[in-house]
Amino acid sequence: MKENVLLQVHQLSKSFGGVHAIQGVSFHVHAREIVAVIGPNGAGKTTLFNVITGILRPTSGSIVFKGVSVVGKKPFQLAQLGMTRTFQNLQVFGNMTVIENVMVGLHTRLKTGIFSAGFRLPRVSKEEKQALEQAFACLRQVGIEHLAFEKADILPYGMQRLVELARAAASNPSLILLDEPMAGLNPQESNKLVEVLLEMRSNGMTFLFVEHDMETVMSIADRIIVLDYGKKIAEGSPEEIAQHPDVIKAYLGEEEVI
Ligand SMILES: Nc1ncnc2c1ncn2[C@@H]1O[C@H](COP(=O)(O)OP(=O)(O)OP(=O)(O)O)[C@@H](O)[C@H]1O
Repeated sequence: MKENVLLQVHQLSKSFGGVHAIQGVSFHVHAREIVAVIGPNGAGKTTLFNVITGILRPTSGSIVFKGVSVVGKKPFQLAQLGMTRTFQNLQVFGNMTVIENVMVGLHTRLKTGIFSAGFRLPRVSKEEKQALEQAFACLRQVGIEHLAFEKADILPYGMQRLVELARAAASNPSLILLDEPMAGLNPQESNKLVEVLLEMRSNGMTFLFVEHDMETVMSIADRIIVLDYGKKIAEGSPEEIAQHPDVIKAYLGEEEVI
């Protein structure tokens, strides 16, 4: 395995009864890459994510993360190893403040419970103080430090996405998987998120993401993996994928529209 390969997926398959949701999919992700997974509805993208992140067990195949076989590991164990994810639907705790949401993501790094002191700020323990500082650093990374003490559910959708991303970053991951990060965002919000993801990458983060928004995929992915009916039908740079005949046929309705 090449030294900077972070994630190696080999011959991965997952069936639900007679439905072969993913079949013999292999690919890798290098450190500091942004890799997109695309494909028509039902192609197997969500299943692939759920298998990689330990929500589903594969029917066969291997997943190696940082040189460790992770098949059968639970999401919290993967988080401890440095792999975390966001979901298609927002997973923000609306009745909590932004900073509290981010501190939830810190639990894999802390020895004690983060809410034990109930945020009695002047008297918080050293570890809790450090946790607060780390949470602020995560908010700073996504540019919403000024919203730390706002209730999450009063924020616009795009800001809530950033809260989610800050929480993912709080577990100090090496790899973040994003499931349709642009879904529901307006163009300004999408642009902001793209900016944040590129900034995080330039600071060393690696991303694997599923996305329907082709403009985003084409603008930020270093490499694109295309699934169709559970199989990988193509892999390459945005330029290669835009011209790939099988992709155009399967994914774009036989017309070059990228
Ligand atoms: N729990 C399940 N039980 C049975 N079949 C499933 C299950 N989850 C997914 N499938 C099937 O597996 C196939 C792949 O579904 P999946 O949701 O992974 O596709 P997708 O590419 O994420 O689609 P979309 O773009 O619509 O989200 C589909 O045929 C789907 O119906």
